[in-house]
Amino acid sequence: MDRIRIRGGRRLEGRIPVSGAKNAALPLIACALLTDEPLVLTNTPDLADVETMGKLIAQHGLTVEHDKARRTLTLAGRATNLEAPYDLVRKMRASVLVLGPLTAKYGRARVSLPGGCAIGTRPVDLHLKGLEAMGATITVESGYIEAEAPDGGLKGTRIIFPQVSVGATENLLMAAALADGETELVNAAREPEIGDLARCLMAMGADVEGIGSDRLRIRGSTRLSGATHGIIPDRIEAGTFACAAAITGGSLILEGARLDHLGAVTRVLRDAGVDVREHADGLMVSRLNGLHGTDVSTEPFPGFATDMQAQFMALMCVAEGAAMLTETIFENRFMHVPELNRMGARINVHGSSAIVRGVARLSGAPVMATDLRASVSLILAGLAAKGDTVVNRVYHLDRGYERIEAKLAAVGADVARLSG
Ligand SMILES: CC(=O)N[C@H]1[C@@H](OP(=O)(O)OP(=O)(O)OC[C@H]2O[C@@H](n3ccc(=O)[nH]c3=O)[C@H](O)[C@@H]2O)O[C@H](CO)[C@@H](O)[C@@H]1O
Ligand SMILES: C=C(OP(=O)(O)O)C(=O)O
Repeated sequence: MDRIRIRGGRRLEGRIPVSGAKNAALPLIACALLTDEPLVLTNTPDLADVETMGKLIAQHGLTVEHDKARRTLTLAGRATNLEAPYDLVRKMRASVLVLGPLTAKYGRARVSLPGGCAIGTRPVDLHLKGLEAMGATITVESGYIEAEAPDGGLKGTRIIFPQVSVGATENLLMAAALADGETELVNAAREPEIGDLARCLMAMGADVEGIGSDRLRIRGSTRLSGATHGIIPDRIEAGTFACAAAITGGSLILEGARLDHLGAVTRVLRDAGVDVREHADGLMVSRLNGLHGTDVSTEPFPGFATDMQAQFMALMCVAEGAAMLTETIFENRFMHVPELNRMGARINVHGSSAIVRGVARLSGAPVMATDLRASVSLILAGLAAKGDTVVNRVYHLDRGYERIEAKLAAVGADVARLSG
C-alpha cells in the first residue's frame, strides 16, 4: 500500500494549478442519467472517486470515456440496469446521487444504502423524504433503497429542508429537472458545487432559478438534452494549498482558484495572519509574519467548510496562542487529533470542540488517518515538522487530491510517494 513521506521545514513558493472539484464532478456524473444524449464534462479531475462514480454509471449501462490527457469525461447512452450495488456504494457515499436521476427518468431505482463512514453516521433521510414528497414510494429492505415514481412520473412540489444538506439538495434538484410541474427547494444548500450542477442542468435545457441562494425553483422538463460543461475549480484543494503556503511561511499562486468560492475560509485565514488576495491567474496566498490562534466553527456555505476543518487545525498547531475549532456538521470529524498530537501538537477535544494550543515546532512521525481531509492535515503538519513524517493509507488522499505529492514537490516540498 502506498505511503507519502514528507521531510519538513521547506518553505513553499511558486504556482500550483487547482484541479476540477471532486464534489462538483460526482453529482455532475450522476446528471448524465437524466439524458439519452452525451454529457461531456471538461476540467475533470483524475481522482479515485471520479473513477468509482464512472464505474457506477457504466454498470447502469452508459458508456463512460475518460480522456485523462484532455481532462474530459464523456458519458452517453441510456441506463439498462437501475440498481446501484453495495460494492460500489460502500466505496463512495456520493453514489446515492444516482437515486434522484434514475427515479425521475426511469420511474424506479434500487440503490444500496450508503451507511455511515469515518466522519459520522450520515443518514440519507432527507433525500428519501424529498422524493416521497414528489410522489415516489420508498421502501428500504435488505440494505437497499427501492424508489418507485407514481404513474406519470415524479411531481413537482415545495420541499422545506429542516437541515441544510448538500447531497439531498443535489439529488432533489436533479429529480426536479425531469418532474412534472414546479419544485421549490427551501433551505437548500448554497455550496458552489450546487450552482455548478444547476448550471449544467440549465445547459441541458432545465429551468432553474435562484442559483446561489437557499431557495431553488425548478420548472420540470419532459426531456433534457446533452451538454458540454466545465467543472469548477476545487475550493477545498485550493484551501488546502493555502494552508500549505501558510504553515511553511511560504507564498503560492493557486492557479484557477476563486475567492468567491472560499466563503468564510478567506476571512478566517486572514484573521490568522495569512495574506489571501486575488491574482490575475487565481489567488495568491502568503504568510508574511506569525500565525495567530483563531477560533472557527464549521457551517454550511458560505460559512467555514467542514472539509477545511482538519487542514486549519494543522495550521493552528503552530500558531501563537490558542484556537477553538467547533465542528457542527459531522459528529466524528476529529480523527486527526490523536495523530497530530503524536507529532507534538497540543490539542484537547471537548465534545464537538477542539482546543488547540500552538507549539513552536511539530516533529515528524509515522501517522495515518481514516478519512480524506484528516489525511491531508497530516501532510500539512509534516510540511512544518522537524524530520520525517510518513502518512499511511494514502488511498484516502487519492480519493480527493490529484497527484498531491507532485504538486507539492513542484513548489519546493521534500515529499515522495513510497510504493508498496
Ligand atoms: C460528495 C460531496 O459533495 N460531499 C460533501 C457533502 O457531503 P453530504 O452531501 O453527504 O453532506 P450533507 O450536506 O448532506 O450533510 C450535512 C449534515 O446533514 C446530515 N444529513 C444529511 C442528509 C440527510 O438525509 N440527513 C442528514 O441528517 C449529515 O449527517 C450531516 O450532519 O457535503 C458535506 C458538507 O459540506 C461535505 O463535508 C462533503 O465533502
Ligand atoms: C467528506 C468528504 O467527501 P464524501 O462526502 O465523499 O465522503 C470530503 O470531500 O471531505
